Amino acid sequence: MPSKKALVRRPGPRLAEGLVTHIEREPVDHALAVEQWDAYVEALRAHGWETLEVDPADDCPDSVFVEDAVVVYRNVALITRPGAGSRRAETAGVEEAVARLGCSVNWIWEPGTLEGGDVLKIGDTIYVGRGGRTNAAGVQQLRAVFEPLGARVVAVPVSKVLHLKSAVTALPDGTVLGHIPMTDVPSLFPRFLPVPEESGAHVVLLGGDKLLMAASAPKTADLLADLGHEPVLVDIGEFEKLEGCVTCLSVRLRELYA
Ligand SMILES: NC(=O)NCCC[C@H](N)C(=O)O
Repeated sequence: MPSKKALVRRPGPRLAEGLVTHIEREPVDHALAVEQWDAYVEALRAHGWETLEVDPADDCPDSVFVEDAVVVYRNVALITRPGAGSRRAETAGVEEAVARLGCSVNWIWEPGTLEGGDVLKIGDTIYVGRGGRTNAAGVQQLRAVFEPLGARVVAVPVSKVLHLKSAVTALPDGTVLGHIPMTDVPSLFPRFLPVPEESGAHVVLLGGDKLLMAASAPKTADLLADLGHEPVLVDIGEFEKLEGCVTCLSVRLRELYA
């Protein structure tokens, strides 16, 4: 049976020092962030996900954004080499966690850089954002690891947001959701649904019709509910101040057979 395991990583004490690139820095309320993280993890659990905590990386302010440290396709994990130097030390703990789960492990090597937020998987198509954190060598290395396994890797320019998945994610039927002002080339996606809010472009597929979404995207939640989906809203406001989205707070492992 396909797995429903999700890696998460508890926010560290230096969370408020996390990087901001495309937005103004705002103070982060650490206690509230921890409450929001607990509720996010609970929402995953309530929908049948077994959550596994990666060991903390307390010196790394952005370690809670665990998705950026690894890309998993089938049983193969690709440990990233974040484009942000301050995030490189995050990967060791994530590597241990995926190895413990029985994944075979590959790595992005210098001069490559790649962050998991730049990788959107839709079936066997893997879109990879070439932007501020992922370079051409990172794209080539991702292709070299996953194409022999049957994936088709499609590189997409990203200039307006931090990562590809800050601009677009996908519904269970493969339709890509995006906020047009943040999406460089919407026509690269075969089925594209524009959404009215930037954070409305971020959905985590919980299973069935359920979509985990940020509470900051109520109009998009209404639009998707009207199309027969079931949005489950969580407030991740403290993480949004650090350019985080619902997608980046976990790594969902759907294709591990264990
Ligand atoms: N995949 C993601 O959307 N990650 C968010 C990372 C936010 C963090 N403050 C960063 O700039 O790296």
